[in-house]
Amino acid sequence: MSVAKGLEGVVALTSQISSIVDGVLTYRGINIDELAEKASFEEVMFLLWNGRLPKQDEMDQLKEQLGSQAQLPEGILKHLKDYPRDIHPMAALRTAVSSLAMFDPEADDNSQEVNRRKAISLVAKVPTIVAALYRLNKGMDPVEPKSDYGYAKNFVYMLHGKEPEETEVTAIDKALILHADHELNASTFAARVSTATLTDMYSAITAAIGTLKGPLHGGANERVMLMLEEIGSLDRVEEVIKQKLENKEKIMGFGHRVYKDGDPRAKHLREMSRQLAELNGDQKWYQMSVKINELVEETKGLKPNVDFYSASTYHYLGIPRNLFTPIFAISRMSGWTAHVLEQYSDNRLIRPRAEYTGPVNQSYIPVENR
Ligand SMILES: CC(=O)SCCNC(=O)CCNC(=O)[C@H](O)C(C)(C)COP(=O)(O)OP(=O)(O)OC[C@H]1O[C@@H](n2cnc3c(N)ncnc32)[C@H](O)[C@@H]1OP(=O)(O)O
Ligand SMILES: O=C([O-])CC(=O)C(=O)O
Repeated sequence: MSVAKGLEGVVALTSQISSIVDGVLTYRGINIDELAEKASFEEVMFLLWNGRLPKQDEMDQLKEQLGSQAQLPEGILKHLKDYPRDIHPMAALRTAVSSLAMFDPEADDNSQEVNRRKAISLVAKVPTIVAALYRLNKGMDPVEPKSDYGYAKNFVYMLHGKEPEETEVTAIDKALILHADHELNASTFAARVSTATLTDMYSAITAAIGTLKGPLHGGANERVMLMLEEIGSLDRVEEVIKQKLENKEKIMGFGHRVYKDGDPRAKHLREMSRQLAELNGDQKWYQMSVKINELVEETKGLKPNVDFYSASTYHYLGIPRNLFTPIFAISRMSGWTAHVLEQYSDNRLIRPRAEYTGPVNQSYIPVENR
């Protein structure tokens, strides 16, 4: 047996959802550069689930379903209120999504029809959960979703409890599009491994959320902001980054298993960060990010991934650091659920092998002789 550590280069399954070929990312064959400029996140979720863009009546129906299903069951709201206030929102989100299964009488029905309903319900509810957790942790009451607001607008509204600015909504919508799916990333793989046992969608999504939380994956965006805050000013960037590299520390938001010539999503987030810096009259976080980018690229040849400029972008939007990864989860819920549906539609148990490297020919020793 030969081992590809971290499954590098291993093609584990076929998928028709998203592809990365020669550094170009597409959702259902459409370049994300085009989707980021022209589409709405609702169109993208329909595209991921159905393999084509929605017609106007399908869009209207999806928006209506998202609006009407954004409300949380009373029991979930009660759970959220009972969680300890100092736990990370990703831990709380993982637990809340797992709990949703207990409020769905069809949780274990794995038919395509019911799973499609669950996918819409999960995507509709996750922003309500994240916004409620944020407000409860700040000692404020959760804000009810508005059924006539678009998806991104509703999220921003539920976070701050006031009519959002158009720029905030546009920026969040674009960030959601850019994070929606990414071939066989670690959290999507976790969801598919889980699904392949024919367990329920809630179990698969719970596994995915727990996997996204890690700092080598979605959790990196929060660590990027932490690093920016630690550095604190433009004139300290060089000293701190050089020191980190000398200590062989990883610089969060750089490198990628698949992209070696750069992540195509990063340029969009960099431009969003630049525009928001200008709009806010506060260049500090953008300029620090650009300087880090130049240094890491020059010294290590590493390019920023999707997590790097999303940190300063979200910061300029007034979003606290510990919500960065939950926002990633809100977006990726569309991709995860699409992959769960695809896995069920042509399933085989995912069960690779391990090469055993432990001791052999050992005997049992009675406890008194050990
Ligand atoms: C949404 C996402 O999940 S995007 C990724 C988010 N994660 C991060 O930003 C965390 C920082 N980046 C990393 O840890 C890695 O680049 C990963 C996890 C993304 C990819 O990991 P792998 O493909 O396993 O690459 P690996 O960690 O083996 O790195 C290869 C070499 O580049 C170096 N390297 C990779 N990323 C970085 C980094 N961010 N900073 C410094 N050095 C790095 C490694 O130290 C290693 O060097 P070596 O060969 O001298 O030991
Ligand atoms: O694909 C990966 O390994 C990680 C990533 O960029 C993502 O999930 O968006």
